[in-house]
Amino acid sequence: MRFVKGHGTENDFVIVPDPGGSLDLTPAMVARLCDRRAGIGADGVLRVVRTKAMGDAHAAAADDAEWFMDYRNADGSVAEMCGNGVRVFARYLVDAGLAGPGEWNVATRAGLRRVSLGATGDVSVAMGAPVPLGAGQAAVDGRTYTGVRVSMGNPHLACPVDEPVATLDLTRAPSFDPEVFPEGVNVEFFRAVGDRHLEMRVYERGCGETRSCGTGTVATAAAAAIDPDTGTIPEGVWTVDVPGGRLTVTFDGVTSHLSGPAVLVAEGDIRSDWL
Ligand SMILES: N[C@@H](CCC[C@H](N)C(=O)O)C(=O)O
Repeated sequence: MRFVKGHGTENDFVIVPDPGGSLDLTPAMVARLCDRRAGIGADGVLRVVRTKAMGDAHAAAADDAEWFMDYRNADGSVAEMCGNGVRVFARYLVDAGLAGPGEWNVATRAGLRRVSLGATGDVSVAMGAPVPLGAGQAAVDGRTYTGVRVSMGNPHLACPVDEPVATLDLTRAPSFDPEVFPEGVNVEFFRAVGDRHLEMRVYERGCGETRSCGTGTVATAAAAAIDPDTGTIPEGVWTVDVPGGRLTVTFDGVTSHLSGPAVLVAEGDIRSDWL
């Protein structure tokens, strides 16, 4: 089985081409691929499938998107969306000659996402309008943080902090009320470092701390930007620094755009007798 390894601001993925949808990718296989010592190592797996091969559940999307991003977290769990993943997915399709540079849709479990990219360089994606859902809380290291719950198709809690984010101990999972977050939650911690400029760290559902999270970056910028009087997100461009680099989020009053690097670093064969 072929694979490609890639990352977006060091949020890294094993890309598995499966155009015909014949691969039965089990949670155990995903966890083995993502194992950083015994496997290839990654925050998640991107299975590259033709949308029409995804079956009835995604048949409607096949008219609008040739390719479906089947995203899995490192622990084998399925997630609805991955913002860095969809950018790396698009870079892979262009690199492999399966799509041309330009603008086109990728189908995901959270719906269509429109990517925009050249033959090389950064990749942008229209992420949809963030959906603020009110306040929520998570606890880390005995301290409770209050933030904004935001849906980006997947669940987030974006918490403002006063201290530099580098000082937080994210070696253990934040705790949260499962009645508030029945599907689990990705928890972001952010601090303003300039005008529309944030630093952020994230503890991802199904992965642990990662060096970047695209959906989390947009959720964080939305939490910082939201007008408390109207609950709306004003137009504007935000810079978000994560441990793995820098991402740009643009709110245009209709949708949000996430832009940044998407890099392919290696490719090879996975031994079937191992997997
Ligand atoms: N790193 C991703 C998000 C991946 C999914 C997340 N862990 C979840 O379970 O919702 C991104 O770049 O958005």
